[in-house]
Amino acid sequence: MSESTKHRVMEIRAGLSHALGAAQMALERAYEAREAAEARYRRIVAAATARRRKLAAARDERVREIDTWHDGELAALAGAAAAAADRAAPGAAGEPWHSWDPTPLEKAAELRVGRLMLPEAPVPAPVRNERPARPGDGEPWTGGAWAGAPGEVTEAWAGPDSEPPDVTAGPVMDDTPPEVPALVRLLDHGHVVVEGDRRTGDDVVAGLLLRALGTSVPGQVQIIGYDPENLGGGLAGFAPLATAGVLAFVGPGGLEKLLDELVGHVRRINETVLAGEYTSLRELHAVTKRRPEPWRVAVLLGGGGEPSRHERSQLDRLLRTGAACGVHLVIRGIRVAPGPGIDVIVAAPGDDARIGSAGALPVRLDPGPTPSVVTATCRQIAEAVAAGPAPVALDSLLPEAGAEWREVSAAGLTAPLGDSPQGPRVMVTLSDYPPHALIAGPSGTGKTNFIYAWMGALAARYSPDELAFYLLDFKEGVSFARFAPGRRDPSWLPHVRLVGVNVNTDREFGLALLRFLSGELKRRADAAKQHEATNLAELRAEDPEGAWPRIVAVIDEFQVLLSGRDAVSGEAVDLLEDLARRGRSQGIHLILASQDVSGIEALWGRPALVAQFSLRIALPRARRVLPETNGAADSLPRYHAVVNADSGAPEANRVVRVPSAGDRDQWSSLQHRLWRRRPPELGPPRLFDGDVVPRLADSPDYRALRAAGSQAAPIALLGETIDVAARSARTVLRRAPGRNLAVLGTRVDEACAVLATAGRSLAAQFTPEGARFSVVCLDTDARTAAEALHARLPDCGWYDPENVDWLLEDAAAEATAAWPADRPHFILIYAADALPGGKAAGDQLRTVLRQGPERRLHVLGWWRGAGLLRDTLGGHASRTDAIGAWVALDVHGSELSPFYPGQGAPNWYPRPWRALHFDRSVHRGAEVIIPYGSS
Ligand SMILES: Nc1ncnc2c1ncn2[C@@H]1O[C@H](COP(=O)(O)OP(=O)(O)OP(=O)(O)O)[C@@H](O)[C@H]1O
Repeated sequence: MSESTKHRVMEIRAGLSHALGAAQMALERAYEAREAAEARYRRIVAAATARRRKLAAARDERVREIDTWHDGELAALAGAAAAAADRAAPGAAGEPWHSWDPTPLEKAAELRVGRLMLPEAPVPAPVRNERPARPGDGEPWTGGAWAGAPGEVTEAWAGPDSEPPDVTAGPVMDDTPPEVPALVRLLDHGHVVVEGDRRTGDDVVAGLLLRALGTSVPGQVQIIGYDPENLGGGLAGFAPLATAGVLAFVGPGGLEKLLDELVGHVRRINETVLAGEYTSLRELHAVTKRRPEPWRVAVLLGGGGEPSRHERSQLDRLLRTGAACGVHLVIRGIRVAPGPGIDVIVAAPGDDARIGSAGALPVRLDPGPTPSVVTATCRQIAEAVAAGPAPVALDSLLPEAGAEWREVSAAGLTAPLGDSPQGPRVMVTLSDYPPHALIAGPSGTGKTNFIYAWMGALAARYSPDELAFYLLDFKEGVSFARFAPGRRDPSWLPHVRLVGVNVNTDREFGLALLRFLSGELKRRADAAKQHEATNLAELRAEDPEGAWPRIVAVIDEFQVLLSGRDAVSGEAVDLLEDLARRGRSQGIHLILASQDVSGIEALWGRPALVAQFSLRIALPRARRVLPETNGAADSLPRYHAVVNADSGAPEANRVVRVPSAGDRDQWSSLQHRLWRRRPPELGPPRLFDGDVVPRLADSPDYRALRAAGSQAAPIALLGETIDVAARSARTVLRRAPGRNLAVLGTRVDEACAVLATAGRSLAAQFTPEGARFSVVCLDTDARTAAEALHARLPDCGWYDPENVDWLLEDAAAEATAAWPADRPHFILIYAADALPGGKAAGDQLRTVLRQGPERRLHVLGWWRGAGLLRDTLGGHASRTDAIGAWVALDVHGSELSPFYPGQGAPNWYPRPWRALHFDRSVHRGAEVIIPYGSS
């Protein structure tokens, strides 16, 4: 082999070995790389596994958190929904039947029909202090683990714009999630259509009606049933309401008429009640707090065939417009297209029912109320309705506190009397027209209350400078006494100038009031003439400084004054007629009230008098005060009145619901308020109480007596006159023939009271020595009283049957003496008819009676009969002019005619603690007086 060949072989070998070495190295490196790659792969796999585990843990934690949050959120929402439902359906609107009771509410509520079936919430999480985080809240996921340690709630609730509900409070954390009631809106909102299962639907209708009735004031929900299939059987449990007029049924053919009527109501309410001022009764109520119309709920149960076209269109009208006017429909079995304000209930047993307002949420309907609950409630409501509406408070008639006495009475007196059933207040004016009012109502219908309410409304608006009351009550009892100061309450109504109570036997007091008003009328007429004014408004304008309040004279049970056919009623009617005719323009208004004006002959015999009373007020079942053609009073509910300012013309009727003014607390708070505002110079009214015996010490005339000069003619007071002013009856014992006083009758106490009054009042006019008194007691029954008087009189001699002859002898001598009498001598004789001493004594007494007065010797004697006095004076044919004044007690008028010159017998029937006084020197006729009591 050639060297070159060898060399080449060697070169090739060396090349191969080099290549092999390189290949081995490359292989090794490849092995190394593979190992490294495998190691990396293993690391990556391990890392991925770890990350997945971590992620799964984070996810589980987050899911747990979401569950917890969802649970809390659901519970909170359910709680909030339940609370909202409670607010929307409080009391009887939402209470379950087992604990249900009627609870009238302020405003219409939503009514519960069942409960919403909310999605099942997981078992509530344990109580925690923080709010669970919402998913998506907190740190965003960065592709790695959730920020914060796994299992830890890192974030408090941070809702963007709402406060979180407190999940730890209230029912939320209760074990049982709160029940969310399913509610529908009926009253003041809309209509309810019930579809689906029939029996369940019946229960729904019964429940709805009962809840509507139970949440409103009895009578405010009226139900009209149309049940052609069962003829009312579907509403049988509600039957007790029918007796009170709260439930009515229409027959199978009556749907059209019913719908027409309801449409009529809607139209009327829109026109006259809402009258463009309000869009709905709900709004009217919200603004005025009044609900002048009831809710009318028509329950239309199908089965009468498809409604006619007319019925259908009326139905549609009501569905559209009824709710605003309180006309609501509850419909079952009649097809109705859905629309706004119509809540559809698809009735089904179990949890499958639906109500429109709950959307897709299933509803479990409540079972119906038990028949016993329905009947008991309906009975209760019927009784309450029959008993009449609850009284309205007097405050509703009054202006705001602090806004009193702002009105001016120049043109008239205007005040509200209450609300009309349609809503607006009924205002009544006394002015030139109508000037006077006639009120009638059988006993117990609220006539007196009406007068109180009217007086309260007037007194709160007009100050005592603008209005004065004169009040007279002929009823037994003291109903007007509250206006005068009493023992328990010293306040009085500042406008009241006179109160006469218990005057049923003292008709003279009524006459006195009319006479007084007549005098006032004359005074006003004279002033008007002087100022060339034709009515009060003009007089007040011409004489702004003058005191010309409008006068309102109220005479309750005035028929007592006019009923007797005697001089009192004759004069009273004359005065009334004059006052009624002329008082209108002089601001003197008469309010006459009576149980039954139909019996007052004196009134109906004088149509001109009646015509002046153009304001007529009739309480329920009042007769004759409205004309025969006007029967409005017959159907009046309790505590209502018809007010008619046009002499009873039916078109002028206004019905008013009268507030209760009888409540003493309410009245006295008004009276005290006004009393505290009274002008300081305004004193209390004169209170004449026929049941109270007056006291001489209280007599203004007695208190005014002073010891005068010895030449002044002494005045003997005798008793209180029945008069507007508390005057004392008097007789002046001048130095003139006949100036003696005789007290006639058998009643010892009253005779002694008159003599005591005369003696004490005479003594008050003299210094102790200025006059001489002699008390002669000839009747042991009168001894105590005579001794009491004797003890009170200065320089007073005491005589009895033993020594009266001395006195008479002296007195007869004194009466006939020629020397001038230096001081008066008053001889007070108790039982003068029992004078001992026979003819001689009789002659002496006669001498004293006839001649004594001219010599200032006056006899004030008590004879126990008019005939006995006649005997003293000399018998049947004798003259009686020695007795110039007398006071008759239990003596009949006819017996007094000899002492009643020229006028026949006075009209007098004895009555307890009253006397008839006549003084021939001043009186035209006799006057009734009340002896002062012994104090
Ligand atoms: N509007 C009213 N609201 C509440 N209660 C009233 C109302 N009117 C009258 N009453 C009550 O009815 C009863 C009778 O009322 P009131 O005395 O006014 O009747 P009257 O017609 O004057 O009866 P009488 O002539 O027998 O006195 C009283 O207890 C009174 O409180």
